[in-house]
Amino acid sequence: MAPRDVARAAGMSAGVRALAKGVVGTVLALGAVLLLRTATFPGPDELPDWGQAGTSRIPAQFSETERTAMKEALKEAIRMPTVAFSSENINTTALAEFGQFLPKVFPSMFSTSFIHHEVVEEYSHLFTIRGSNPKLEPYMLLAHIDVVPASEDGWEVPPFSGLERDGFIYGRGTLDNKNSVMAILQAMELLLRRNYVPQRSFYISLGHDEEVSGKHGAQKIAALLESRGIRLSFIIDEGGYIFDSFFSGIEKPFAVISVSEKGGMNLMLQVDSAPGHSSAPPKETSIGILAAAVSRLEQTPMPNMFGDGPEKALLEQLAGQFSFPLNVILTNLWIFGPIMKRILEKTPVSNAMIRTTVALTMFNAGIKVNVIPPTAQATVNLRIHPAQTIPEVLEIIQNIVADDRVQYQVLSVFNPLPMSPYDSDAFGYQLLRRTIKDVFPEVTAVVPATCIGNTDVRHFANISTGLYRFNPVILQPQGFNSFHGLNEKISIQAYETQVMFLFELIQNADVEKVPVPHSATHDL
Ligand SMILES: CCCCCCCC/C=C\CCCCCCCC(=O)N[C@@H](CCCCN)C(=O)O
Ligand SMILES: [Zn+2]
Ligand SMILES: [Zn+2]
Repeated sequence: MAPRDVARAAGMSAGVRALAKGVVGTVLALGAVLLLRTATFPGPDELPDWGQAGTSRIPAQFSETERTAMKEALKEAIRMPTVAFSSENINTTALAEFGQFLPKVFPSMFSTSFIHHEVVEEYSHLFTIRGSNPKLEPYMLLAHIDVVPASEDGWEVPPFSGLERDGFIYGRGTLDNKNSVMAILQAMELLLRRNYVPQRSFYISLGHDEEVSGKHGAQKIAALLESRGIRLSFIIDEGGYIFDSFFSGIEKPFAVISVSEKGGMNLMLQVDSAPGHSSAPPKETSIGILAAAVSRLEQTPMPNMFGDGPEKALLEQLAGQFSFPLNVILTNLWIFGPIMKRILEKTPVSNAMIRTTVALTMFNAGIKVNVIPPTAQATVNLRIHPAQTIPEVLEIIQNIVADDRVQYQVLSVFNPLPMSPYDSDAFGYQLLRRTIKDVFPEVTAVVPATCIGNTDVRHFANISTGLYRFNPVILQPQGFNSFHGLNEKISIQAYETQVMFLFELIQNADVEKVPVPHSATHDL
């Protein structure tokens, strides 16, 4: 997926407003005769306090020396170019160096009696942290060490320099995802140095090939845990963020926890035809036939599945953040659902949330300028909406192409992920929600979503039903554009906040049940 598309969603507000103007007359007219619900949600103060689990809480206060050390450690991590180009081509030298670096910066993680460290498939790392209360089901914090490639072109500083400038650390991996790798270990290291012993056991899993498949890292770790009969209460990975200034109708930042994830398919389409002299071309060549076929795919959107995923809950729970008339529209999707369904199609990110997407990503054909091409091949990358199945999608594709001369080959495929619970009993979701409230008081809504990209947590579906994707980082459109793009950077303050969030979350997990208000699925 192209994360930068999210930034384009900023333009959605204009489209939404234009369409909203069109419906406002209808709203007012209908409002006279219908009793429309308006958004009323509990404020942050209405959330009950944490119950303390019998131990004293360690305050998230870090000394100047610790703060300097944590930012220097992140810079050093960025300087190791742990680039994954493909499953077969990963910078294993940098990954090995990274493995040697970890015990140097996080010595307590490697010398504490209740922590066990394992290297999986040479470059991935699994830490088992044994809690004092075996009755509490363990959980996992997940991140990945590998990064996507970055050339120096267009960067303000070299992408693997880890340079600090104007309060930011620059470099590939500062947001995706060495910030999480380092913040998780950093938070636990700081807790250990304060003699913390968790009550709830947990795992820290650091994969080394997420950007190319996760099959050697996360997938192997998941298989290892499954073979040991381990079940996890919940797992937290990347893939949800705190969005700020993305929509002009919403002034305050809101947190998105992805509770599901689209499936994926790489499908190759091929047309073969007889080669020959280009001076006497046939009416159609393999290139022309295939180009027409993929053009039909591009022009014919897959069905709009709005209402069958968490998108509806997302909008309903965001309603209170908008002003009139959007707040009324979003609170009354029972009547305005069909209009929203169309509005959401207007921008790439919201469109990706409501349907299976088809991206034409590769096209290969032709062998010489004056030879009729014997073969044309195109590869399309599909992201499958959780309400659809792989066979359904394949059938729709074939019906759209509607040409027997086109052959299909599924190069790789996986199902959409099931929806993880986000009700008041969902421990992992409520733990995140509560910790967001504690650490980001400016965030007034926490909403569920489908992750439109793929993450390593999908490999763990056999050992947990609570798969959540959330990074405690506030992203503005420019920051989102830098994922896999130019000038990826994190402010030192944002990184410290991420460490603080994990420091709090690990301690918050030491309860049997997270206290939640009645309207637990609504905003804070
Ligand atoms: C009305 C407000 C709506 C805001 C909703 C935003 C929803 C945001 C959901 C997800 C954010 C995107 C997070 C993307 C993480 C993607 C990580 C990634 O790039 N993964 C790769 C994995 C490649 C593995 C090899 N096949 C990918 O997806 O391509
Ligand atoms: Zn990532
Ligand atoms: Zn990535």
